[in-house]
Amino acid sequence: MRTSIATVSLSGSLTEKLTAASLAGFDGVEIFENDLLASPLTPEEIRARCADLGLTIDLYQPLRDIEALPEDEFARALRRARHKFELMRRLGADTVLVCSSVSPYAVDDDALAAEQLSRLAGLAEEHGVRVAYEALAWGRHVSTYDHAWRVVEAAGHPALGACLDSFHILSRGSDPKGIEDIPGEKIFFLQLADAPLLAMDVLQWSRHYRCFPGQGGFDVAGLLRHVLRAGYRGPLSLEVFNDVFRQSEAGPTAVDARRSLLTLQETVGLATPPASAPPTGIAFAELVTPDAAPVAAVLGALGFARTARHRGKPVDLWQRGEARVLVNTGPAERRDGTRLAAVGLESPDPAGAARRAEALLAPVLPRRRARGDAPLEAVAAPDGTELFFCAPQGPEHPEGPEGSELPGSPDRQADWRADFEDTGTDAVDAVDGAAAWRVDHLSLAQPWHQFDEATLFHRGVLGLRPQESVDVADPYGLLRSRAVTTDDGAVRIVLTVGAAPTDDTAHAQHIALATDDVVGAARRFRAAGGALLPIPANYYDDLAARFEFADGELETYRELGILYDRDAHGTFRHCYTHTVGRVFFELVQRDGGYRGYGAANAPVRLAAQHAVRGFTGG
Ligand SMILES: O=C(O)c1ccc(O)c(O)c1
Ligand SMILES: [Mg+2]
Repeated sequence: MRTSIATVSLSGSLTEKLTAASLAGFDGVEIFENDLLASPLTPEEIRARCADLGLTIDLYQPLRDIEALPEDEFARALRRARHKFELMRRLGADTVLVCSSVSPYAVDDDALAAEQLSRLAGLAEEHGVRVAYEALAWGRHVSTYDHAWRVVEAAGHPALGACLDSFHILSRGSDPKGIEDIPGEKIFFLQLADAPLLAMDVLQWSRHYRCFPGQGGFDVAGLLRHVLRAGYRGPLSLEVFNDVFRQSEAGPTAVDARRSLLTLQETVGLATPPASAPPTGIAFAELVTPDAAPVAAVLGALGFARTARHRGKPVDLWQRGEARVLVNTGPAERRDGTRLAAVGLESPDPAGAARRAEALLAPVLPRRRARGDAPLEAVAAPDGTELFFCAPQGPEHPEGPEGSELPGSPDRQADWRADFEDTGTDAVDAVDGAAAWRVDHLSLAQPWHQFDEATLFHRGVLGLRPQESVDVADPYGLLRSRAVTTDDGAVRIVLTVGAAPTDDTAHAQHIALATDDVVGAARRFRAAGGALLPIPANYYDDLAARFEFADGELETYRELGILYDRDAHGTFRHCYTHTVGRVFFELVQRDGGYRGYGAANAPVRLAAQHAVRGFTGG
């Protein structure tokens, strides 16, 4: 089916919006009247621009306050409409949206509304235009889709049909099943939008908080299924009023929008991007840094060993158990401070995962391998983090996947470890018997305007499942955080965002390392010269009030700065290193199937990081 986007969903001038929509691969646009009024282009020029960009103008919108009016008011409305129909002829647009009246003059009289809409449709027909009537959720007398349809049906005019908008339908709690009672050819247009589930005035909710399907809490796919069953075959069009998107660059927003629509189309069986199983583990986290020494010092104190070096590039592999950190001092990266730049995701099908990502509009990255090396598939996440799809490593695949010794074998493709040469230093797991180390989770700070986009990306492209979004108080702001995970917890990525573009805390990233002995690990880290984030005594007084501990347990936590949490499944103990550049490490111990990330402790941790020099990122 054709895809379309309302210009109101994108920022910028009309031409910027059209260009962004075209580049993202949309087939058409809804032109929002204000965008046209503010454009220096004539309607003919807009029409030509759209044609050049391969876009049809699927809808002109909106006409307002037309129906159920006293006759003199209606005559004025018709006069306005005639102007707009002439404009639409110049634009080459054949469908106009009329939203249900909010006029104080409108009367509660469906027969009058039907009669006037029928007259409007007659005038439209003379201009080759069709009228799509939409119930605004806050319409004065018509506020539900089924009511709007009754009026359209009563009018009985061939140039009058219904426009369905998922926001208005789902925000009112209407049952979308009734859509199937509308003949498909009388559904003239379909607008799709999602929204977070908020208890607020529906007009404010609609005008400020809509988001792309899959980013909010509505069952947009369920609604779409009803619309398809009704026989609708027109465009799938996104109409999203959103304060954040208004301030973001149109290009990336349009890509986010198309990805949303592709994912939605896949859900309802209208599109079949290449399928791929979710990742099965974290192969590595890669830090880029201008100076390896401070990173090496922390990793060394954490008990990591530098086990291998890249054959062609200044990249070291540090390893402890199943936790692998690459430290890259490549010249291209020298300008930035230390940051978490790439993640290796173990995938049962690396090439398939990359093809799916590409089909869902993730930028494919230039291959970074030296000549002669097998290619490694990589794409960029919305925040620029490079995601590598890697064949599983580990005890059961010591040399990479089967067949990896055959040169040029496709199975060798994603064997990233083959590019590394052993240093002769073994990982130190055996030394203290703590081989259970692995990456528990990665925390990736998102640009403040890309939070919903990032969630959708990780869900749609990688097949990770978004968990509840949590708000965390920071002394100088508010962080929002949302984990995206595999069901078994083998991959956990925590997406965080600050409240504002200037929020410093939003820039910190961290690698959380799971161990089965956090107390021992913390002690050894400290003995090796590492500094652990000190936590205020008040925190431990509160812990004592909330939980019962064995003798001396709390004192140990207090001494080491270990934080504690408990959920219905188990317990969580965690502590933090100082920060290098933008990156710090967390040591965590999950027991009994604890599912969270210690969110209850995050405000204390953030305040402590602010309070102690050297613990905040720079
Ligand atoms: O908020 C509005 O006014 C408005 C206008 C046109 C629409 O299609 C809509 O859903 C809302
Ligand atoms: Mg609408």
